[in-house]
Amino acid sequence: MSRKKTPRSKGASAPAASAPLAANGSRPARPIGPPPPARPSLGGGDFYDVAFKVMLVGDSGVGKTCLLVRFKDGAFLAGTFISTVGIDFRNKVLDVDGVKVKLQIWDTAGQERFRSVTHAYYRDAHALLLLYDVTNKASFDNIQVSGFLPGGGQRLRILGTRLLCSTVTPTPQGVEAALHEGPQ
Ligand SMILES: Nc1nc2c(ncn2[C@@H]2O[C@H](COP(=O)(O)OP(=O)(O)OP(=O)(O)O)[C@@H](O)[C@H]2O)c(=O)[nH]1
Repeated sequence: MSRKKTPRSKGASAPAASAPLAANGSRPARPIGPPPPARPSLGGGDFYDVAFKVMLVGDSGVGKTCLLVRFKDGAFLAGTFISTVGIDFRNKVLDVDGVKVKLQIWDTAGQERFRSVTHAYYRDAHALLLLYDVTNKASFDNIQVSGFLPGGGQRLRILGTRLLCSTVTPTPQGVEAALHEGPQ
């Protein structure tokens, strides 16, 4: 298990009140125009303008670690399945319309015995990606959307993995219906 400190002053949510006071005591007006030059993080050496914390959640074996490694490094972890112990994260900086967006993506262990540990990390997340394996109905049934809404206002997205292993390709409408009725 590893946890590193997020440099709060680098994030999008840095409060305006932290801006330095001018000589007359007033706060400087917010500059208008293109975003300021990217700022370095204290930890990872990445440069970014805004930062978001994203959690990958789902049953053990649905493919959370594979999705993260694929997104971060472009590689697929085939072969031996090594279950995540506790929680870990990786950073990736994307260029979105000229703005450097840093995603801090947390890979949680899907095994039940780590549930209490991983839940503690949800609170300050901006988004939760709830993964299920389209070839494993139980992994869908185990998604507990209501359990992730403690009033934190996080974005929730449900993602199906192993689409190429399925004989049925889920459609957005199908997923919507399944959310109410459960997958067929
Ligand atoms: N065919 C196929 N196999 C996949 C896919 N995604 C993951 N796998 C395999 O499924 C197994 C589990 O993947 P992981 O990414 O480690 O699963 P996880 O959700 O992180 O599991 P925990 O760490 O226990 O929570 C590995 O053997 C992967 O190679 C996929 O999209 N297609």
